[in-house]
Parts: sequence; structure tokens; C-alpha cells
Amino acid sequence: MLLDWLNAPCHAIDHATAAAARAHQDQLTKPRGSLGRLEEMAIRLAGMQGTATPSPDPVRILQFVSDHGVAAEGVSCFPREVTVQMLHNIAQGGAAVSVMAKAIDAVMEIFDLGIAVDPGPVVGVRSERLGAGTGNIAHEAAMTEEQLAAALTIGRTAVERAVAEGARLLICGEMGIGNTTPATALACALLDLEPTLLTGPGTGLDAPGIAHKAQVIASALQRHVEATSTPLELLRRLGGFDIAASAGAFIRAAQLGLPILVDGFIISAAALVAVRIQPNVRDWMLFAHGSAEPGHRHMMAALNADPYLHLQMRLGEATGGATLVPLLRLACVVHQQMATFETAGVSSAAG
Ligand SMILES: Cc1cc2ncn([C@H]3O[C@H](COP(=O)(O)O)[C@@H](O)[C@H]3O)c2cc1C
Ligand SMILES: O=C(O)c1cccnc1
Repeated sequence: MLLDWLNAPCHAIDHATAAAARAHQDQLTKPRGSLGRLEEMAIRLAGMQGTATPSPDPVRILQFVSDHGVAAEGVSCFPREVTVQMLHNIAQGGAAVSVMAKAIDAVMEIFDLGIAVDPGPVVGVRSERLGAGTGNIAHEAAMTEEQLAAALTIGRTAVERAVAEGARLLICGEMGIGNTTPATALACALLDLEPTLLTGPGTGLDAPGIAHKAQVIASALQRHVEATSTPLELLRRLGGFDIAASAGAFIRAAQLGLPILVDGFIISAAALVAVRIQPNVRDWMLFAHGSAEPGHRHMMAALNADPYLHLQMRLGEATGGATLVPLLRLACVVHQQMATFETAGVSSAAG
């Protein structure tokens, strides 16, 4: 079948190399464990990349831009046309992620997956339009089966391209007005939690706005969720082109052995659905930051994830992922360049 590739096995983590990296950390001239989670970053990357000299570089960012039919329900502070406006802004270098990608020297591929207004050809943007946005999940499925398969495949193909070009770390980002709503709906369905628990302000809704958004999500759940729903079917009914493309990218990255750095709230919903489709994808994920969106911690708990940064970020666009990259680099340089107790002639711990 068209989506059989989703079930292909994930690449194996190199546990021996990870164990050697841990042993190496313990020989460096510092009290054991004193560089805290910087040590873990290097060890995890060593196990994923199968090398004693791990590195996040080259970093590849996939930026998925698309509209969401549910924006018609008044679930965002911003009007829908911001999606296409931000597509131009991202491509022209003015968006937060554009500045960050340049500053950290990451290659960013920008995708138009289906925006309500067709922007036509835009320099630096791959046009992979799957429609004029998704269906409004309050009333209909977000995607047809064909659209879901196509979105997953766009993510898959982008990762194959990235790997062929030498990428060693994947970050997915998204931009699409209203997309905290499908992300929340998907999380509620996959975690079996109430919308009132997971629904947050997104771009900045007030308390009545959040209550309305939770109601919209509740009606979407009532319409689409059945006891027998598979994760893939929940993704089709409740997700978005951006979320599906990211899920496809994550599954392919794990299959090809490309480490994944998970961004904020929306991308975490994609990570969650990818892991529910194929549990071993989790082994390939690092988690950049805790989003200020309140439902995020529930997704992190379900993924058994403890994000590295807590900066009250709530933007998406891969900005949380980009923010962690300098720390990953530092962790890897320390891992490679520090002296050991033996080479430096420093006495190790007594006993
Ligand atoms: C100017 C602007 C730039 C953004 N970049 C990311 N988002 C983020 O906010 C949106 C999700 O929030 P909600 O569900 O409340 O609409 C998405 O586009 C997400 O990427 C932005 C939002 C705005 C307004
Ligand atoms: O954490 C995120 O990714 C996020 C939160 C709110 C709005 N947009 C994105």
C-alpha cells in the first residue's frame, strides 16, 4: 500500500558507541556528571550517529507552512491571511526562524503545503500545495486519504534529500494560523485527555477565547474520535498538512538514522503521532524546549521527554530547535576536545 513505508523498521541506535561516549565523559577532567545534560547531549548524538565524534552539523530545518480550515471558528488571535504573509516574511529573512537559521548556519527548506491564498512562485519556497488549507475539523476531516499520504510523503522525501546532502540533525518547524487547535485536538485524542486540560492561548487568546477554543476542540473530538481510531486516522481527521509532513519526516529520519530535534507545541503533536505510529522513532528524538503552551507538558510526559530549555517560548517555526543548536555544538566540542585525567596528569577521584 501507499503508506507501507511507515512500517519499515527504524535504524538501530549504536548502544556500544553511546556506552563508550559515556565512559569517555567520565574520563574527562571534571567531576563525573558535572557538565550535567551537556554530557547527555553528546552521548545521545554519539549513539545515534554511531561515532565518537558526534556533531549536529550540518543542521537541516524543514519549515512547513499551511492553512487550517478550523481557523474559521475564531480559534486564533490572528487572521488567516497572516499565514501567507509570514510565508513571504520567512522567505525574505524577516521571521524569527529566518534570522536564527542564518545565525546558526542551518540550511532551511521552506514548503508551501497549502495556504488559503495561493502565493504563486516565491523565491526560496517549494510549492507542494495539497489544497487551499485543510478541512475545518469542527465539521469535517482535515484531510482526505490522498492528502494525508501526500503530506507524509513530502516529509519523507525532504528527509531523504537532507540525508543525501549530508544533514546530521533534523529540525521541523511550522507556520499556519490556527494550528495550535489541531495540535491540541490530536494530543487530546492520542492521550485521552480533556480539551479543557490541554487547550491554551496559542497566539494569545484570553480566558473566554480559550474556553471557546476548547469547545471547538471538544466538538471535533466528538465528531472524529472512535475507540478503534488508529493514530494515522486521527492524524488524517484532526491534524494538518504541517503536522502530517513533520510526522512523515520524523518516521523517515528514524528509519535513515538521522537525529531529530523536536521543536514546540505543534511539532510535538507531530512527534507524538509519529511515535504512536512507530514507537522506536522515540529513540531518535531530542527535545529542545518546553513550550509555554500549557498542554505541552502533557505531551512531554506522554513521550517520557524532559526538554532541555525552559525559556517561555511559544512561537513554533522551529525557533526552539534552532535555539538549542549552539548548546549541542558546545556539548560536542567539549566531548571531543577536553583532556582526560590521564593525558592532563590530573588526579582522578579518590577511591
Ligand atoms: C505573526 C506570527 C508569526 C508566527 N510564527 C509562528 N506562529 C505560530 O502561531 C500560530 C499558532 O497559533 P494559533 O493557533 O493561536 O493561531 C502558528 O502559525 C504558529 O506557527 C506565528 C503567529 C503569528 C501571528
Ligand atoms: O510552542 C509552539 O510551538 C507554539 C505555541 C503557541 C503558538 N504557536 C506555536
